[in-house]
Amino acid sequence: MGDTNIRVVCRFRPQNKREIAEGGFHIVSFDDDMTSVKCESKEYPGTFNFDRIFDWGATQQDVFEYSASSIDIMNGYNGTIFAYGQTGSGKTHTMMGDMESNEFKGLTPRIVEYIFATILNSPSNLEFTVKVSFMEIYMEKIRDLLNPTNDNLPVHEEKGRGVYVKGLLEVFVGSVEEVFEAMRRGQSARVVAYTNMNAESSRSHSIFVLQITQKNLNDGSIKTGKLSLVDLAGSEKIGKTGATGQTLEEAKKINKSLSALGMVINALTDGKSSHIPYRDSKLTRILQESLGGNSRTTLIINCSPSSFNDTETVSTLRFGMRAKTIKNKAKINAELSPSELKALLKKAKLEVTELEGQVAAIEKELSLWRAGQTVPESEWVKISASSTTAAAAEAAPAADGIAPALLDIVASKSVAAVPLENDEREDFLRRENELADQLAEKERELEQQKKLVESLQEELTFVKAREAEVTQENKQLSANLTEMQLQLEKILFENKESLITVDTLKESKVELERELESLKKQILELQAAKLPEPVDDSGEKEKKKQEKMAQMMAEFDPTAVMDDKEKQMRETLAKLTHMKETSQPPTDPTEIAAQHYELLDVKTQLAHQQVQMSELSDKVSSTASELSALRARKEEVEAKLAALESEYEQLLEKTIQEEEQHFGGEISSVVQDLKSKLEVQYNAKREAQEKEIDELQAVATKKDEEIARLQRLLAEKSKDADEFQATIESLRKAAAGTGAAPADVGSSEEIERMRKTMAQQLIEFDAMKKKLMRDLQNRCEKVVELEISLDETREQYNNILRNSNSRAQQQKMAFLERNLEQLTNVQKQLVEQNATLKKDLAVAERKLLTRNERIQNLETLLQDSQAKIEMQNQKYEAQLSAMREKIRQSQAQQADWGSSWVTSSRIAKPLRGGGAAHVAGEDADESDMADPPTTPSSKRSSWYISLLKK
Ligand SMILES: Nc1ncnc2c1ncn2[C@@H]1O[C@H](COP(=O)(O)OP(=O)(O)OP(=O)(O)O)[C@@H](O)[C@H]1O
Repeated sequence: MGDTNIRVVCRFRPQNKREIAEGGFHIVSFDDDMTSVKCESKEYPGTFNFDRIFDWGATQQDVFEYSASSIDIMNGYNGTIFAYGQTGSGKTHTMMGDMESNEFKGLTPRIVEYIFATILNSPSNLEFTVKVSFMEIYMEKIRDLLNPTNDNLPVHEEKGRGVYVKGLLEVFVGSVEEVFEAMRRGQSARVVAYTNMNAESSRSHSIFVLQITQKNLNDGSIKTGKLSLVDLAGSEKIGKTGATGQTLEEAKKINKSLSALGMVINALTDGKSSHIPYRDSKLTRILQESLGGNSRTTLIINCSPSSFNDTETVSTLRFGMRAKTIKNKAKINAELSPSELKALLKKAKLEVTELEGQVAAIEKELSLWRAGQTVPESEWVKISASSTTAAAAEAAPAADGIAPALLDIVASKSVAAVPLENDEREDFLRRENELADQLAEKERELEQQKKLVESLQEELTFVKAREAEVTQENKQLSANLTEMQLQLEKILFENKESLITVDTLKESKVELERELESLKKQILELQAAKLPEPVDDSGEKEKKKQEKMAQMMAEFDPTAVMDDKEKQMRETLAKLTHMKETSQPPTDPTEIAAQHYELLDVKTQLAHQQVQMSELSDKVSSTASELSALRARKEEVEAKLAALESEYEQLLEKTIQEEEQHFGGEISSVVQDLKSKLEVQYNAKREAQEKEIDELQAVATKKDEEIARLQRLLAEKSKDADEFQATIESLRKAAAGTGAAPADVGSSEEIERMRKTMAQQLIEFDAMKKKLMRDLQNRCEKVVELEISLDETREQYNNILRNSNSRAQQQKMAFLERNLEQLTNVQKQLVEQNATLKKDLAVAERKLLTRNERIQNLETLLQDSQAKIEMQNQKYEAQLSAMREKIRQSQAQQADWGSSWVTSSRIAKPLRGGGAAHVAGEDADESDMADPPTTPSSKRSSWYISLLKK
């Protein structure tokens, strides 16, 4: 087994849109056999040689065919394919591509298909077991992409097993489709973050591992090959990605892995380094075997042909050039069959015998040297060290199980100064593994704590934000509430004040009313006290009355008129009597008839007059009754006047006394008030009396008019009587003219009757006249009495005024008036204030009601908003708990999925070569063996696919 250089393949992709947009152009050109590329970079122009170059026109199949040709895992060789290059240079396109597309699927799917096809075409005595694992190194942490909950797996190294990732899920697969499904799962779990360079730029290193164990059923030998397909993170400088913040941190760690890779490559290729720094990063540690170890390795460097990325392209090309010189020592990983082991044993025994002989010769030579003798150089014992080392090295993996890395170290000249014993190495590795476990455990815990802290911080931020919002709202509401409370308090305070003022006013009003009442009483007492002494002037009064009566009766003397009329009537009656005695009744029947008719007329007129007289008599009697009523009323008025005067006097007296006692002060105003009221009362009463007197005068005038009318009636009656007399006279003359006495007895009887009637009427008239006169006299008397009474009243009033006008009284009155005026003003002011306050109170009460309503509304609003806030809080809490529940469920699902995957992946699925599939515990069916490669695997994988698709 000789050393083989790493195969380096260079692939250029076409210019992308951005490069074209930026005015990029091709800076690379190739030689004809596509092994040399000339780069026209501004800064580092040069030519780079590789095993093979693929330009942008190369297909996926082209790349696969060349790259896969070195892969020989079916024969127990380890293989590694790296894809290196800047972001967006086509690493993923090359390694994975579009798995669903026949044309664009990348290396990995094509290799998988190739492997399964090879298995199916292998001899039937070979049984294959295929298992895959998929991991990602991100931020120097290994995450299992097939079981993403394992996100910080430790790297272990053991004697006989070499370097491996502890706890990484290895899934047994039985078909291409199963591998593809695992790849899809792993791809979806990769950490992808955005950068400016590429929208889907991957900043993690992904390693897909296919491990094939081949068992020869004939001799029992086993070969194990492991193929690692590595898609490295972008190799560009940090600045170019535009990564900042956390991504800057990421870039540093990614660069650490890539730097370590570069350092390892440098150490492997410079020929000077005694130490290869595999342990500097997880990536180099895992890929230790692939770089300078037991692996056939292909490095595919992906580049952009554009001038836009010339620096990165040159850097990548240089990397590839350096890596090209790495030498690997690939060997078959085989477990020897018993016969091979026997042969090896025999060989080893021979070597041991040979070595024992050598040791004996050396010891013999040594004893001679120690004894002071010399041994010629030609007799020195020859040590065949190379054969021993080679034999030991060849047997080591199988027989001794020494780790290749350790062998490297042992082989290294500088380290060889203190070689470790096997036990020490084992102990060292064991301790290292333990520490790695502990470290991983601690890191996992740390990660969990970080996540917890992050989630708690998120929650805290959310809660803080919410709290800030709520606090703000609360502040606002509190401010509103405080303002409203202040307003309410202010209103209540104003209301209380108003109520107090109203109460005070009510009290003062009651007090004033009480005082007014007492003052009224005092006035009444004063008036009673000041009632003037009745003056006994009845004689004078009577005399005055008589005079007035005489004057009045003289003005219209009805008796004179009546007397004249009576006289006339009597004369007429006498004439009639005389005519009866002296003259004869008319003899002429016509005359008699005429006289008869005249007499009838006279009789009628007399009857009429009688009626009128009776009417007059009735009117006089009614007038008399009215007069008596007037008199009664007058007396009543007089009584009232007297009472008032008395009241006034009492009040005046009392007021003066009190004024004298309490000169000035409050009582003066009360007195003033009293005086004012008294004066008002007095004026009112006086006006009422004057009105009554005016009414009485009007009644008297009316009566005078009636009397005048009666007089006119009497005059008319008198005139009628004159006419009647004239008629009688004419009758008498007519009788005298004829010279003959009325002969008719009937006529004389008639005349006699007329005479008697007239006499009778005269008597009645006389009586009536007397009666009328009496009535008239009475009426006049009453009128006179009324006039006198009026005069007296006037006199009394004048007396009062005079009394009031006396100097002392005037002073007191002036004082009282002033006080009264002040009192009035004060009272007016109080009344006005009271009215204003009442209005204000009404307004304030209305305002209070309004504000109470407003406060109630605001309180309702506040309650509503609080309820809303509570509801929102509940909503947020519900959302939060729902989110937590979802996270918990997804975690549980992931855990379940992982655990189910773990469980199912533990089941090995051996595949038999020659197209025959063999399921453990089952005999292979003949028909299955004839099936095309995909069919049986599809059948076998149905349970697995359904599991994955769950
Ligand atoms: N040879 C090619 N032919 C055609 N298109 C290509 C080729 N190589 C890459 N691309 C396209 O370029 C884009 C970037 O490629 P890809 O994602 O493989 O880059 P990358 O190096 O893996 O980037 P990253 O480091 O971010 O993962 C993709 O859209 C891909 O289809």
